[in-house]
Amino acid sequence: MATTTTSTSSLPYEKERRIAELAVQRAAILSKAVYNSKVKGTLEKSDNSPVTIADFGAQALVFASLRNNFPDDNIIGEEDSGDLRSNKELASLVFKAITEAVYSNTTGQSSSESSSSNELGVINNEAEMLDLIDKGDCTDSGKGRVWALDPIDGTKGFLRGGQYAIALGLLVDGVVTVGVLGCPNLGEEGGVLLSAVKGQGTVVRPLTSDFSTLPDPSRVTMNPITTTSDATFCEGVETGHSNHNLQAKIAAGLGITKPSVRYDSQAKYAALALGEAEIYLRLPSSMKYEEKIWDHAAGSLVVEEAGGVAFDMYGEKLDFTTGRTFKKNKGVIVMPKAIQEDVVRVVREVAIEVYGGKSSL
Ligand SMILES: Nc1ncnc2c1ncn2[C@@H]1O[C@H](COP(=O)(O)O)[C@@H](O)[C@H]1OP(=O)(O)O
Repeated sequence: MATTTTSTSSLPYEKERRIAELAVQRAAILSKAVYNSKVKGTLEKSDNSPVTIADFGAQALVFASLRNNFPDDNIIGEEDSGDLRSNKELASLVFKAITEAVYSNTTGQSSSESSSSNELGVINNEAEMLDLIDKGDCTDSGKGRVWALDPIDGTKGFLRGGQYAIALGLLVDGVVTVGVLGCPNLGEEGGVLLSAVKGQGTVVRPLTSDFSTLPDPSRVTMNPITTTSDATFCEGVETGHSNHNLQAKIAAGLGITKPSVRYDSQAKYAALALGEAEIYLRLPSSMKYEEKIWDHAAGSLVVEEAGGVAFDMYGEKLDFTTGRTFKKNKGVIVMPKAIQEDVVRVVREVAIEVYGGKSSL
C-alpha cells in the first residue's frame, strides 16, 4: 500500500463523506461493544443467515445520522424491524446496547457523544429505533440519491471474531459516488475506516472510539502489479457464498502460486485497497443467487478510487440501477487496472464455459 497525507477540504460530497464516516465509526463502536458482551441476540433469518443485536443497532444508528443530515435522501438497508417487532425482548436488548454503547451514562450522554449527537442524530426510545430501522425499504436504486447500507456485512465473521465490515455507499442516479467501509478487525488495533468519493481517491484512517472526530486521512492506492502471477487472491471464507474450487483453477490459470487471503465481508475490498492482496474473485455457488447492492456499493468505489476496477464475471461493469439486488450481473471480479485485461479474459472464458453466457441471465 502507498500512503500519503492528503487534505479533503472544500470538495464535492465533503459533507456526505464526513457524515458517512462518522456514522460508520459510531456503528463500529456499537459493534465492538456487542462483540465484547455476552448477549449477541443471534437469530436466523429466512435465508438461514444470522443477524444479531449489532446488525439492528448499527442500522438504526447509521439511519439516524442519514435522516438527521440528509432527510430527503432514500435509503436501502439490509435489515428491517420485523423480527424485533415480534420479539420484544430482543428489541429491548438492541435499544439497551445502543444506549450503553453510545449514550453511555445515566445522566444523559457521554461527553464525546453529546457534542456529536445533534449532528449524528439521537434515538430517543425503542419505538423510534424500530421506525428508523424500517427506513431502508427503498426499492429504486437508479434515480436520485440513495444510500445503501450493510450494517454488519459478514455477520458470520463478526460472530467468530473474524473480518466484518460496516458498509455505506451513496448512489447518485445509480452511480456509486461516496463509499465508506469500517473494518473493525482489519489492519491496526481497533480497525480501519476507508472512504472514497468518485474522482477524489480513497483514504484510510484508524477507527477510533471517539464519536465526533476523525483522525487525519492517508491516501491509499492498490499495489501496482503488472503481471497476474505476482497477484494474491482474496476470497470469502464461507464456501457457500462463492465457488472456491473454480476460483482455485482460475488462480492456477493466472499463474498465481501464493496462498489466497480469506476474509469475510467487504473487508476483501478494503484488503485490496490496502495492498494485502490484488484480486478479489467471487464466482457464484448458484446462478439463482442475486448479489445485494449493499454488499458491493461501498467496496467497489473504495477499490476503484484506489486504482482498481470491479466487474462481473463476464467482465462488465456492476450495474447498481437494478434495485436492491444485481439483476444484470453475476459474480464479481476486482483487480488493479493494469492487469484487468488478462484477468477478465481468463475469468470470462471460465464463466461462459461453466455458467453459460450472459444471455442466460
Ligand atoms: N449464496 C450466496 N452467494 C453469495 N453471497 C451470499 C450467499 N448467501 C449470502 N451471501 C452474502 O455474502 C455476504 C458475505 O459475503 P462473504 O462470503 O464475502 O463474507 C453476506 O453479506 C451475504 O449477503 P446478505 O447477508 O447481504 O444477503
